[in-house]
Formats: sequence, structure tokens, C-alpha cells
Amino acid sequence: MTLQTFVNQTVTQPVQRALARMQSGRTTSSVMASRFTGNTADAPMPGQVKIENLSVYYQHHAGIRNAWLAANPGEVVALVGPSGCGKSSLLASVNRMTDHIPGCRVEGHIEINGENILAGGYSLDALRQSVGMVFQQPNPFPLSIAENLDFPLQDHGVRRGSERQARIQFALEQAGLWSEVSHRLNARALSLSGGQQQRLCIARALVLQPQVLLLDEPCSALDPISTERIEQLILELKNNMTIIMVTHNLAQARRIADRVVVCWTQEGAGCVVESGPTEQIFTRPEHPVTQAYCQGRAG
Ligand SMILES: Nc1ncnc2c1ncn2[C@@H]1O[C@H](COP(=O)(O)OP(=O)(O)OP(=O)(O)O)[C@@H](O)[C@H]1O
Repeated sequence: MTLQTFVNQTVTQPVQRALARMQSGRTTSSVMASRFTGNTADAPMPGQVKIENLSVYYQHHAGIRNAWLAANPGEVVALVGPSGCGKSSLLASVNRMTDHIPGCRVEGHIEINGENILAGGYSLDALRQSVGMVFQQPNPFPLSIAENLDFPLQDHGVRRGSERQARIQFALEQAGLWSEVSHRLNARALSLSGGQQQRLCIARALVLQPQVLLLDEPCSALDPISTERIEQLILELKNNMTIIMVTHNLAQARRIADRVVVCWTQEGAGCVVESGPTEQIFTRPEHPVTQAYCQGRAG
């Protein structure tokens, strides 16, 4: 996956910066206060995502063009489609990971909780807190298990040690990992199995209590048993947030997604061809591309 190299950079660089800050006793402070505060009666539900006319360009090449998507709290929305049709580009634009890709330009409208996150002045720190992301390859920081979760908390200005400890435990419980690691929180994260590392990465995304969780092929590097655990976890987590997930595994999309967005490449650029409830997409697709793809005749 082409975005993976940028992921490695964006994971490593902030860790190094934050470690330096932690060592010098400083933390950022303003982010907790700057979270979304939807407070009117008709405010969108926390975690509501609406994408319209979204195009992601790499230099002059459109990775995806005029894409659209809607995702609500309590839902798992799966992005499916053949390699190179823009699924990861679409996903990465939702927490503006695309900002870190040299030469990448995003146009269109991405609304989270009714606010356009592409608007100038929108707080990237607040966005990263509200929208967590987990990648294809488990990528724990080269730190201890506890430090992997403590790092984002400190980086986002959670100063009280007791609060950080409670949130670390809660996130590990949410990720179904607490019983396996509670007795060795100081062990190196890289000593965990691949499936445990991926659940640790999910816990790291959860520790900031996001409203939206983005998963980019979270099971593709895992064995069937670890995959089943992550799928179970996704079904539990969706009760408290919105989940948007890229998967190449159509059976997985059918098992756990509430709605499916089908992407395709047309005229050299990725696009969304159809979106709908999972059963409808698999049993009564409207677009010929969806029919062919979901029946394994194309893609
Ligand atoms: N960092 C990048 N620089 C240049 N082009 C890119 C970059 N990332 C993606 N692209 C291009 O954008 C298009 C969409 O890529 P993207 O990774 O979003 O597709 P995808 O559907 O997620 O593919 P896959 O399933 O293989 O991960 C492809 O043509 C790809 O080559």
C-alpha cells in the first residue's frame, strides 16, 4: 500500500518530538479544551462523517475523484474495490494524513460533526484526537506497552498521571488486551505477537477517545484467529463510535459492515461507484461494476 511509507514517517517523527518534550518535562496543553462542542439541539450526532465531491491529487494525478460517503455513529462502513482505486486516499483524507504527503492536494468537502475539516484554521490536533487511525501493518512505537498509550495522552496534554493510568487501562480493556498485558505493561510492545500489536495500535487510537475510527486493512497482516478477534472488537467498538474501514476481503465486509462503499478506477482515477446497506450491495447491487466485483467477475 503506497501510503504505508508516509505512515511510518508520520508515526516516527511525532514520537521523536514528543519524547524530547516528555524528557524536558513539557507537554502540549490546549487540545483537550479545543474538542468539538456541538451544543445545539439540531447539532449533528458526534462522530457523523459526510464527504462530498472529494478529490485527492498526487501532483497532477487524481488518486480519487469526486468521492462521496456518509458514515454515522454505530455503523461500520467498509470501503471496498480493487487495488489502486483510491480507498486509502479517501480514508487518509478523513483525518488529514494526506497533509503529510508531499505534493498531495485535497479538494472538496469533509464534514465531521457538521464542521468542514478542510477549512483553513481547523485544528489538526483536535482532528487527530477525534479521528483515530489504524494501519495495515501493526506499527507500535519502539517503547513499552504502557508508553505506547501514554505517549499520545501526554502529547495531547493529559497531565494527571492517575487519569492517564485509568485511560490506558480502559483503552486496553476496550481493545481486549488488558487481561493479556496487565502484568507486563513495561514490556516492550514489539515483544507482543502480531495480533496483539495490532490490538495495541487500536488501543493507542482509542486512548484519545475518538468519535471516528479509521481502519486501513487492519487484518491483512494477521492470521485467521487474530482476524476474528479484531472483527469481534470492531463490532463491539462501533456501539460507541463511527468506524470506516478499508478491506480487500469482501467476506469480511459482508460479515461486519453495516454499509459498503464500492470504489473503482475510471478514466485513470479512483471514484465511488455505489454505496448502500451491506445486504443490498451484495444481493441487489445497482451498478454493473458492483455486480461484477461482488460476484468475483471483475477486480
Ligand atoms: N503517496 C502517493 N504518491 C503518489 N501517488 C499515490 C500515492 N498514494 C497513492 N497514490 C496513487 O493514488 C491512486 C490510489 O491509491 P490508493 O492507495 O489510495 O488506492 P487503494 O485503493 O487504497 O489501493 P490498495 O488497495 O492497493 O491499497 C493510485 O494510483 C496510487 O498509485
